[in-house]
Amino acid sequence: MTRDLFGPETVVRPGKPLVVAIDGPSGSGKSSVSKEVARRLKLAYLDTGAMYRALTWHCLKTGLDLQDGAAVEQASKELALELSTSANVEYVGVAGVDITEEIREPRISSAVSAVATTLGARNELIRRQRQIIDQHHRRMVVEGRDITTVVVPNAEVRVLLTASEEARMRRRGLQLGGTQTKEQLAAQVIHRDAKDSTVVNFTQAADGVITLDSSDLDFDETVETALSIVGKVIYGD
Ligand SMILES: Nc1ncnc2c1ncn2[C@@H]1O[C@H](COP(=O)(O)OP(=O)(O)OP(=O)(O)O)[C@@H](O)[C@H]1O
Ligand SMILES: Nc1ccn([C@H]2C[C@H](O)[C@@H](COP(=O)(O)O)O2)c(=O)n1
Repeated sequence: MTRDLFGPETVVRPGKPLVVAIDGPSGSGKSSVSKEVARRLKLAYLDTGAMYRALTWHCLKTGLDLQDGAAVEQASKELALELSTSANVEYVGVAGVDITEEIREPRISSAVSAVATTLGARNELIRRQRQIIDQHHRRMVVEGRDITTVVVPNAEVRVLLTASEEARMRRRGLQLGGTQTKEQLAAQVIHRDAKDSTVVNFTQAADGVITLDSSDLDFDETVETALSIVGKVIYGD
C-alpha cells in the first residue's frame, strides 16, 4: 500500500459505508491521527471523548454530584450538545456556549472518568454516537475507547492505537507545553486509563481489531501506517 492511493483526490469506496473505528489509551494519538486520516480519506470525524468531556463540563457547571448516577444519566439525556464532525473545524458547544477549549483543561480531565463510568450516561452517549454515524451515511472516522467493540463492532476498519506509557506521558507533556509535573501527567494519563478501564477494554485488541503500536513512530509515520491498514483491509494489498 502506497500513500499515492490516498492522494488528495482519492475517495475510497465512494457511496459505500466506510467507518474507520480507532480506540486506544490516553495520549496514544487517537484524536490527532484520526483527524489526519479523516482529512486524507475525505471522511467525517467523530471525537467521542469530546462528548464525555462536554457532559462532564455540563454536570460541573450545574453543580451536579458526579457520584449520583441517576442524575448524571438524566443530564446526559438533556444535554444540548453541539459537535463539529469535520476534521478541519474543532467545535464543541452546549446550548450555544463554546466549550471547545475548556473541555481540554486538567479539571475536566480529572473529573471525566466519573461520568464515563456511569453506565446510564454511556448508553445515552453511545445512542447519540450511532445516530451521528448514521447521519453521515456511515462514512466517518470515529475514535474513543469502545468504538471497535461496542459502538460500531461491524466497522469496515477497526484499529487499536497504542503506545508505551512512557511515550504517552512524554507526548501529553509536550502537548501541555511542559506545564505539568510527572505526577500530574501520570494522573491525567495512567490513572485516568485505569479508572476508564473498569467499564471498557481498550488495552487489548478484540478479535478482528488491528493493533498499531506507535511507540517508536513519529506522527507522520503513524498516519501512514493507519492509512496502509485501511488500504490492506479495503483493497487487500
Ligand atoms: N506517533 C506520534 N508521535 C509523536 N507524537 C504524537 C504521535 N501521535 C500523536 N502525537 C502527539 O501526542 C499528543 C497526544 O495525542 P492525542 O491528543 O491525539 O492523543 P489521544 O489518544 O487522543 O489522547 P486522549 O485520549 O487523552 O485525548 C498530541 O500532541 C499529538 O500531536
Ligand atoms: N468512547 C469513549 C470515549 C471516551 N471515553 C472516556 C474516557 C476518557 O477519560 C474521557 C475523555 O476521552 P478523551 O478525550 O481523553 O479521549 O472519556 C470513553 O469512556 N469512551
